[in-house]
Amino acid sequence: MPRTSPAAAPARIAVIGGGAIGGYTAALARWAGLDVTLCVRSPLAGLSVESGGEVRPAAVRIVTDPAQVGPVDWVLLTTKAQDTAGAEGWLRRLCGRDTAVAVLQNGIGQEERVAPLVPRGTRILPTVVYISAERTAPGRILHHVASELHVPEGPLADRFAALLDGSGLRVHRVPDFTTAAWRKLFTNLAANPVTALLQQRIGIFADPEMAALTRDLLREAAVVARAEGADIGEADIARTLELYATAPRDGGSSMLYDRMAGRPMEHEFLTGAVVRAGERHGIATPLNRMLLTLLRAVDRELRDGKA
Ligand SMILES: NC(=O)C1=CN([C@@H]2O[C@H](COP(=O)(O)OP(=O)(O)OC[C@H]3O[C@@H](n4cnc5c(N)ncnc54)[C@H](OP(=O)(O)O)[C@@H]3O)[C@@H](O)[C@H]2O)C=CC1
Ligand SMILES: CC(C)(CO)C(=O)C(=O)O
Repeated sequence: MPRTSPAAAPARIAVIGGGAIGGYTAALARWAGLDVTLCVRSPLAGLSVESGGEVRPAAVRIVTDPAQVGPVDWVLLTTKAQDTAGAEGWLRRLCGRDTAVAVLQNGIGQEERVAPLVPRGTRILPTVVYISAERTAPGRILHHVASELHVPEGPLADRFAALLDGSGLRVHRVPDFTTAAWRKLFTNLAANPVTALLQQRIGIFADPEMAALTRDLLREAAVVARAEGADIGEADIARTLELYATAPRDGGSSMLYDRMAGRPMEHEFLTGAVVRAGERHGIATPLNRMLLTLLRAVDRELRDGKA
């Protein structure tokens, strides 16, 4: 009689953070048949995702205490950058000898932020996120558009792509990750500060004056990006303007959602990263610096519970 081998156990994934990106990626991974644990800070009764007008629940395991978890195959870290260190308790429990950690955060320096928080030798995959999603209530995610992740090419990227194959999350392996990370940062440098400061949605970029301001902001940042080794030029600026012009008008930005919910914002890791890199290279960034000053003022109020 032929012997049938038992089906391989699904890969074990832990997603840290049950917000927009964590909730969306956890749901897609679960629907693709992976064993998903969602590690959250604030308790959640469940997880569901609305996309294209359809709401679908995702049966993930939800845990609130690092003591409830052990080593997994993959960790997807999806906290805001300013909350990275706060996730150390989870990372220490979830990382075993063979665990890899994908850091799904905007900005640059994802790997450097996480390296001190995981056991020495843990493989870290910095991940650029092209997804627009919004947490509309605890455990309720509204997917606006796009489902792409960009990672530096290599064996770890191959494993990540194989893990998510068939999930609907498309993994692009890129040869020049520095450029990929700055290219994504460019999409955030106007959208996130402007929507958060004005408390308006992406449709605001249809205004030609707003498009002109975006161009000036990005030209300033492009000088810094090139000094940092990124291959960024006018084509990237045009691409960003095109992205804003074609994005769903009622979409927002992760920084707008934080402001609306009274949460601390991620400005130091986006606009702040450009201003600080500019300082290191002796490059003036007056427009980005002005936005940073305004964002810091709003963030102070948010932290005091007033904005
Ligand atoms: N939303 C978007 O469209 C996009 C976001 N990004 C980037 O992705 C990253 C995640 O953003 P987003 O999902 O929007 O952010 P959210 O604020 O929606 O989600 C972040 C989640 O992390 C949780 N968290 C924070 N600290 C911990 C901790 N110690 N343990 C467990 N959970 C924790 C928060 O918990 P709590 O519920 O308690 O606040 C929150 O649920 C950011 O870097 C963002 O810039 C990139 C592309 C698009
Ligand atoms: C604005 C967006 C969706 C990319 O343009 C983003 O990355 C964010 O919301 O932080």
